Amino acid sequence: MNHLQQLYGHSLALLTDLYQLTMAYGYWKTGRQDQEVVFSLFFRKPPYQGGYTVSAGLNNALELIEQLHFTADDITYLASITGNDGKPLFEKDFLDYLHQLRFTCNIDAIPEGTLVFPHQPLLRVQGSLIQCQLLETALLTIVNYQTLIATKAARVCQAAAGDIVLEFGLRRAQGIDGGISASRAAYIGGCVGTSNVLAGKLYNIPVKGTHAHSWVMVFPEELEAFQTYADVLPNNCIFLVDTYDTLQGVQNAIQIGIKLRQQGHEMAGIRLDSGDLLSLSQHARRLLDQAGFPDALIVASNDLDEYTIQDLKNRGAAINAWGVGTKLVTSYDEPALGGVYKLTAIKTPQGIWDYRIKVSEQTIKTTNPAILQVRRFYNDQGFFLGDMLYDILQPPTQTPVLVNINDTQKLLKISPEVAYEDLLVPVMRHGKATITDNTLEQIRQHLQQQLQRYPENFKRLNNPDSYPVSLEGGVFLLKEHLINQIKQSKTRYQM
Ligand SMILES: Nc1ncnc2c1ncn2[C@@H]1O[C@H](COP(=O)(O)OP(=O)(O)OP(=O)(O)O)[C@@H](O)[C@H]1O
Ligand SMILES: O=P(O)(O)OC[C@H]1O[C@H](OP(=O)(O)OP(=O)(O)O)[C@H](O)[C@@H]1O
Ligand SMILES: O=C(O)c1cccnc1
Repeated sequence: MNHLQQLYGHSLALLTDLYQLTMAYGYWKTGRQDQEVVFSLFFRKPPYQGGYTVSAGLNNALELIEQLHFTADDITYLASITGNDGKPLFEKDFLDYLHQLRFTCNIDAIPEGTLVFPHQPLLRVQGSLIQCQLLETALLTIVNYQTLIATKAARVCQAAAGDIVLEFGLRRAQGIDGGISASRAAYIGGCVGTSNVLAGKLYNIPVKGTHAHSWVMVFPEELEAFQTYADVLPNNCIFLVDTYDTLQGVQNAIQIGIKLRQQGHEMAGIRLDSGDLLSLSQHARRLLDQAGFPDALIVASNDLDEYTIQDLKNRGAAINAWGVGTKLVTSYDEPALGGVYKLTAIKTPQGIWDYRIKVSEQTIKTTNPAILQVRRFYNDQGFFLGDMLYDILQPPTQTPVLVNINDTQKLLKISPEVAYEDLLVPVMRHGKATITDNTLEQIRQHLQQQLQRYPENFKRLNNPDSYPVSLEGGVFLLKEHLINQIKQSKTRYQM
């Protein structure tokens, strides 16, 4: 059972938009439900104007699909929905059909923890029209949010440059699942632990923490608060020192640290949660070092994000661990990833794939047709060179011509000796997940390996260079052809 089902004890088949069900009814009613189709899930713009995006959420999505079915209770609810004439929207035979429905799609996808870029299919779902359509909303809600938060976490960890980053966001998250999914995604992105105990249990994420201001405020004196905490939890002492006077707080922590040491324990550190974190951390470090606590951690928190952390580190802050909450789990500066799910191919009754595009006045919104795979090219040192989208039914030649997606004047010819890898792999067959090597630990490691192979000029947090993503020449021509066909039929209609 996935974590949402565990939390709500409820089928998730209705975790969708009504229009998916009305379209599904339409497909069924007109005999189209079993037509074979391909949908692609992709986004058009990287979050934070950043140079990379980290894919996340796939395994939760697969768990959801494996369990997906409409329970008797769901069907009773659907039977109660009425149209604008007050009559039921769905007929009984359709609801019986939904009750029997089991999901048998095939999915190829880019594994979690991979660096991904605009226009690339993160998931390619192939199966009957009705099933593929019914999956849209749930897939987007899971993948969009976790991809956004994993990306934010990777940026925060990049700024922290090897320091410990802890995710403290649950209390400020957008609701219960916002908090739990964020902890999972933040762990994928590189955080070493979370304060969220339920996420720790569900996903086996290390749980970590200090104490709150309330602990200090309960006692008449800060020293007594620290002493009592040390008596109760001598192996978990990170003292929050800023309730009254931060530097006095550090002195109090040191006093208790000395006593703890006499009893055979070691104070783990202190936490700063307000004031000028630069000067306070430097001052605190001097006091701790002089008192014989060079290994005591200085943890900082207080509305941190990648920019504040980078700034503090550049200016020499003596902070070794960063507690990051609100701005991470709410993705404060960019609250949503605009991932979409579009039909790219439909099989004719003759068994031939008919490729489809959605055109738009905004060129960037015109979709890419075909059954797409992403090929990533590497240079001799194993660094990413660029990515190419190609049609799996028209595989590229040995020397493919690439057309840059953002600038179609930019052509590139790839020679046969360039190393490459195809990113989408089979992750579900006939409704059963087939992906292996996908524990959260493996996903985290995969991301770190990806980041090591991703050149610095694309990776920097501010104004990164744009990583080249291209269409294989054949897909580019197909797209032009389909756009022209649509333009011509529009002109005919206007005449
Ligand atoms: N030296 C520094 N350089 C850059 N940013 C800092 C520095 N010191 C603190 N900050 C950040 O500046 C912001 C300070 O916020 P704010 O003024 O609300 O906090 P405060 O007054 O210190 O504490 P409180 O949260 O109790 O109000 C926080 O986001 C903090 O992380
Ligand atoms: O600032 P964030 O990045 O969101 O990190 C989480 C915040 O939550 C806590 O504050 P809160 O005032 O809620 O409780 P406290 O008494 O423990 O400080 C903690 O002290 C951090 O400041
Ligand atoms: O353990 C902590 O220090 C903590 C936990 C949640 C939020 N802020 C801080």
